[in-house]
Amino acid sequence: MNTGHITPAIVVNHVALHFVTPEAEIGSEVFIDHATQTLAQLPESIRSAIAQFHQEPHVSGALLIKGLPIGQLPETPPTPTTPTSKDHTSELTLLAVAKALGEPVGYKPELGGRLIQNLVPTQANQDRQVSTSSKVPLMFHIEAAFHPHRPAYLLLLCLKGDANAVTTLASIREVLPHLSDDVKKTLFEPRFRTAVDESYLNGRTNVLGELMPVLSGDTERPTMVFDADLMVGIDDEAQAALMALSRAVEAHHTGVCLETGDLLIVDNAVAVHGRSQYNPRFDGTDRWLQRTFVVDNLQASAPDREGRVIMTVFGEALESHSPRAD
Ligand SMILES: O=C(O)CCC(=O)C(=O)O
Ligand SMILES: [Fe+2]
Repeated sequence: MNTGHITPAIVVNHVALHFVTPEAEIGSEVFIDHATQTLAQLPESIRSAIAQFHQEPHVSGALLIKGLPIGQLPETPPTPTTPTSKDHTSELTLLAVAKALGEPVGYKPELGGRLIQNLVPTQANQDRQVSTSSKVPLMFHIEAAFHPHRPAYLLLLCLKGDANAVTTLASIREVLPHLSDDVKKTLFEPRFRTAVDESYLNGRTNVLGELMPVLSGDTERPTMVFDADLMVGIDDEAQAALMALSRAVEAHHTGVCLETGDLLIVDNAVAVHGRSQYNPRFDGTDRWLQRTFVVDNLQASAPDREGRVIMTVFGEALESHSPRAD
């Protein structure tokens, strides 16, 4: 999609790759070790593009790798957890690239902590702000803004595309020069709070998280934590700065219509992402992505982690001893 804005760096794989998939379970260390070795089968041009992005993210905050192996595909499942008969080529592809960037992890509330998550449109979630929606645009967000162990990278591998579904992206590198000095100054101050994504609450009550800045680090090349749906400024000035950022993101975003074999890597500290609305058919031919999250290292989340699954609980339990009217 040509919006005149900075688009992701793109590399194309032209080599026919045939991965041997291990018998091991997808999240197991045996499978992950196998994925690490599989990386060596990718052409040098692809491996060096990933290594370069890892060292210094592209100004867009995203790298698009085209032409990766995804294996044989059955019908798109009706929900992310419906078992499918697919082979494990795409999982190997995703985890191979994930291991080149850091450590793949799952989050317990996100489909039970699965390392690889199917993203498919569901009938139940058509209108909601969740990855399984379709009839509404998914607002700009970084992944898990409220989470102390939020991912460093988000990887989206397209198994089946939809010509109308555009993954939207906006980089703080492109947006920053369009913000006034006052807005920038405010965004660097801890005057913002982020609510918890619904999918993490499991019946508990939402609470706003700790005070945090939206922008951090180098004033010319900051990192960003932003969620257009879940974040609020704690005073009028902070709220106005957040709105100014939101407008700048809208005005300077680009989009990628993911196609079969495309792997989009998003640096979660540089770019926000979202998705356009589209019309699924719910007939087995719908859009199907697989997603994995990558953290820089496993040490930081150790107290909250079981294996590769980050367990942090959010929200407040509902009062169990509320007075009864009897
Ligand atoms: O469906 C997409 O293109 C993006 C979905 C999304 O925001 C996500 O998976 O985190
Ligand atoms: Fe997302």
